[in-house]
Amino acid sequence: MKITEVRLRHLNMDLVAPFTTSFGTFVDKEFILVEVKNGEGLSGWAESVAFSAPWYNEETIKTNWNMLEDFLIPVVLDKEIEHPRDVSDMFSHIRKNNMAKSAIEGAIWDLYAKEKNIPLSMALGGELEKIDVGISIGIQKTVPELLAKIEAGLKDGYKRIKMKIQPGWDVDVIREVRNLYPDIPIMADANSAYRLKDIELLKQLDQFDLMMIEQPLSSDDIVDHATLQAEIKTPICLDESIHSVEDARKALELGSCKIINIKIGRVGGLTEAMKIHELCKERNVPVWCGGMLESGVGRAHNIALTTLDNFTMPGDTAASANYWHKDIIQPEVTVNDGVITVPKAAGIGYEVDYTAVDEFTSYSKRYTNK
Ligand SMILES: O=C(O)CCC(=O)c1ccccc1C(=O)O
Ligand SMILES: [Mg+2]
Repeated sequence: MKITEVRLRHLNMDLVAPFTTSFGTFVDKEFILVEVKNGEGLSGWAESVAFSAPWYNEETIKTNWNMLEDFLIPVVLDKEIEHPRDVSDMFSHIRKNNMAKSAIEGAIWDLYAKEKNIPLSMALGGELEKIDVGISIGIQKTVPELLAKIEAGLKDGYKRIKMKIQPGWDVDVIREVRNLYPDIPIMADANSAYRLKDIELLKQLDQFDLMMIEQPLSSDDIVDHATLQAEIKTPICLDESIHSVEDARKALELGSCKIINIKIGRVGGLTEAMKIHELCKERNVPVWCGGMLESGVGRAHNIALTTLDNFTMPGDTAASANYWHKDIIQPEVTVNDGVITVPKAAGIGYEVDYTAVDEFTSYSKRYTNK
């Protein structure tokens, strides 16, 4: 296959409600949408999950645009690409910048699947036709507001409730949730808000029968997480700390976690995400697909990846309407009783709505060699 043109667009979409994590609050979402064209009328799509500021990792919209424009697009434009799984190797001389790499790699996977006229899930070797999803609920101003969100999530049928925690919004809050809902599957995500010195507090979480605690310690740590995991019963799930299959191997060998949250952008693309899935499968370690408040395009990639068989735990890919007044795909992603039916159309399986894309685009640029 050959990419004859790349188009980058900068979009900004308002969230239906603010989303607060231990590192900050989102009221809207700025992101880069990548379109790759093959010169024969087909387009492949993906989005960069980098945020506007380096809160979650070191990447930003601007660093991603720069990496794409100056380094990544020139590597793939007008080159003969035998298979999208080769793209991550083509980028291997460029260090890190995983979200930027993933954005263009994902668009090439979509284009490949469209050229073959098969769903992206099938191109990845995924077989599940329905996937289970949960919902991630941000830090709220008051406990009653949190309880109302949980109630709504349960009513919508989500398969598990994830609540964000941070110092001052943890043990006492989870206790209230547990008292009201003794049996529901719940988990907590700290986004690196604690340190090993907080171990006594973290040990108290064991009493709540959480499915897991996600990324309690530093975003670059796998050593202290191993110490913590040896001291608590609740499984640790790593998110921020895992950037590659090598990181995953090391974390599992150290005992730093028992579950891995796979985010395509964080690990540099679908090919690396599949390698982590495979490693975890060999070692009987469950994985699930994380989310980055994606538009429908990123959501579609997450759905396709989740059809691989070791995604045995519900992911964070909630319905479009959980995030957006209007999404940029048709149809939007819908969830029934906590289940998404995987689309069967070619590529990402949803049509990109150009009118909606235009509405949210603030600037764009075309790249060709002509
Ligand atoms: O619903 C989603 O897309 C995931 C929400 C979420 O938990 C999250 C949102 C923004 C940044 C980081 C995270 C995370 O998983 O840590
Ligand atoms: Mg997380």
